Amino acid sequence: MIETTPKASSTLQFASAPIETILEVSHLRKTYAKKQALQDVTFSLKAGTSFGFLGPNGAGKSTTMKILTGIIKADSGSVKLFGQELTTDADAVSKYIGYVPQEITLYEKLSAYDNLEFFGQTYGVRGKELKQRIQEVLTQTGLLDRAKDEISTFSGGMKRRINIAAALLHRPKLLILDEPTVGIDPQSRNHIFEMIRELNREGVTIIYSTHYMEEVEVLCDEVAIMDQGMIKAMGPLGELLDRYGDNAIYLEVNGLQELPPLEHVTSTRKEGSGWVLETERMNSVMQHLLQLASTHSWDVKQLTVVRPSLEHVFLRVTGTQLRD
Ligand SMILES: Nc1ncnc2c1ncn2[C@@H]1O[C@H](COP(=O)(O)OP(=O)(O)OP(=O)(O)O)[C@@H](O)[C@H]1O
Repeated sequence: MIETTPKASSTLQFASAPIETILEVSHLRKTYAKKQALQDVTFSLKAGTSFGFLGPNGAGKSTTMKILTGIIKADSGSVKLFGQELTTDADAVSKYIGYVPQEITLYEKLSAYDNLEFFGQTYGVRGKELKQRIQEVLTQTGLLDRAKDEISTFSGGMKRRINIAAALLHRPKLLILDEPTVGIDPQSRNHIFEMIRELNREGVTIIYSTHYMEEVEVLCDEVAIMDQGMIKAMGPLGELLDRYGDNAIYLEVNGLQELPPLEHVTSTRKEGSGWVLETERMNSVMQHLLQLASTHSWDVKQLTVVRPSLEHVFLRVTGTQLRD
């Protein structure tokens, strides 16, 4: 769905004229040599959203993000950021974006502080302001006490946190993170989650790419499911669960070897010591099960409604499991 945006102006004004829709992506296509990475990518984002880009390896997430940040160009289609066409106003727009690429890009032989000083300058932050921002982002990442240490002495997770810090120095309005937790320790991962939540609470719009469902579930309020260079489904997490999640019942009965035939149950599978029954007619199946339990004096251990999961949604939408 494309939403209307305020008229583009040469100066971007956030305080006086809040822009509701900050990103409009229309019909992006991209082919590398013979490989079509993006077939047709269209979506829009409102300010303040925490947006999850969920898809398996090779789905086209990084390609989309690199186009949004102006690193590569699409073959066709358009990107409007903060009301400006990316192709004509890349410099004006890039000031408002922080990008954390998939690969860690830091100078191993420089200290954390010196790395941040270097990246801050490339973003146009200088002097006193830069010094202050370095202190602030190091505090946000929980690595202030390691400021003077060489990056080569940092763990993968700590390097990632510094990489994120580098993208925050110029106070971006939109932070784009490309699979920032791949291969890092749980402590750094939790720290990164907390940072992202805090930034989002402060009003920073987040685009977060991942192939971990649980990250989307805990971090994002909107999700796009991407596969084979296309967005297959998109919307608020709750809506996707309602639209594509299967309604299911979990039943566990002591001593019951086989289920009797049940009307309106579309599929049945064994799980643990019980069964998961999928149905579109939750109430009538529940009633039927309660009747059976009473008539046959079942020793029911569990009879519960199973909440639809993002995993189900992914399977329904793409026809495949999301695999590593
Ligand atoms: N520079 C390149 N040259 C050729 N093919 C590429 C290049 N970059 C990406 N591709 C291919 O384009 C497709 C989309 O890749 P992309 O990196 O955008 O996917 P992704 O969803 O980010 O996956 P990953 O999690 O592995 O990064 C893949 O088939 C990939 O092999």
